[in-house]
Amino acid sequence: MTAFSSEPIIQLENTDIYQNGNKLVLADVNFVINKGDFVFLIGRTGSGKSSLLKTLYADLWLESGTGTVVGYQLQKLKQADVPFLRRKIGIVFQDFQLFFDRTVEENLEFVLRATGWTDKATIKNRISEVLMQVGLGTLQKKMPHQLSGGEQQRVVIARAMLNEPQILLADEPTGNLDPEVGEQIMQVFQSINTAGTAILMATHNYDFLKKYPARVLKCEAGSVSEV
Ligand SMILES: Nc1ncnc2c1ncn2[C@@H]1O[C@H](COP(=O)(O)OP(=O)(O)OP(=O)(O)O)[C@@H](O)[C@H]1O
Repeated sequence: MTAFSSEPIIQLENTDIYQNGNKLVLADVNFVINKGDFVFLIGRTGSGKSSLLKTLYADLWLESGTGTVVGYQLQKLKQADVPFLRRKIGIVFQDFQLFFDRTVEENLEFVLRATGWTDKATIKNRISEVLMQVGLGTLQKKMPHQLSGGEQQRVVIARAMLNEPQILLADEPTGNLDPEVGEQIMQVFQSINTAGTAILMATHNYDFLKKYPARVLKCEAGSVSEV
């Protein structure tokens, strides 16, 4: 193992997480996620899972303590840094929907162009690669409404992988899917993780915890602990 492989991708120390700048949701949060880790984030509704994830991608500002995410120090972060931080993490969230008036390919191309890609052939290749990675090799020309819920979620995962993130943050990525389809999505995350990308996944699905043993962080009573 090289020294680099144990380099933290996420490190929170004595971090307090607030909503609206004044509602303390989680106090004194401390954990590290290293390259290639798979970590489940569990806890009841309202326990702070989404608030924690939002802090990591700078949708909520870090107000106290220190946090490092893909090399950025959250306590020193400026608004102008946010897009660059987000380029290095992949986000799979309910509120990051696909554009329904664009094909799968156009949805993915939009993100690549917005993040500085210009060469048509390189863009085409990268889109093919990420769609293969999520098991959707042939759906480039489809509109999102022509896809099943599970297929749409795969496109969202493919989109999150476009810029080769060091970590994927996923908030209930199987929440709206049938159990069988949710299981397939879980397997997509597993294969992405095996290929080297760390995953932090909030879930209510305790079957996954049994079936896919991994680290578990639990939000409970205003704090986060490793289970
Ligand atoms: N925009 C907001 N403004 C104020 N308070 C909020 C806001 N969003 C969430 N909260 C509050 O922060 C706390 C944590 O909510 P959060 O959404 O992080 O929990 P969660 O564990 O992700 O829940 P769920 O499993 O339902 O998604 C709750 O008390 C919630 O009411």
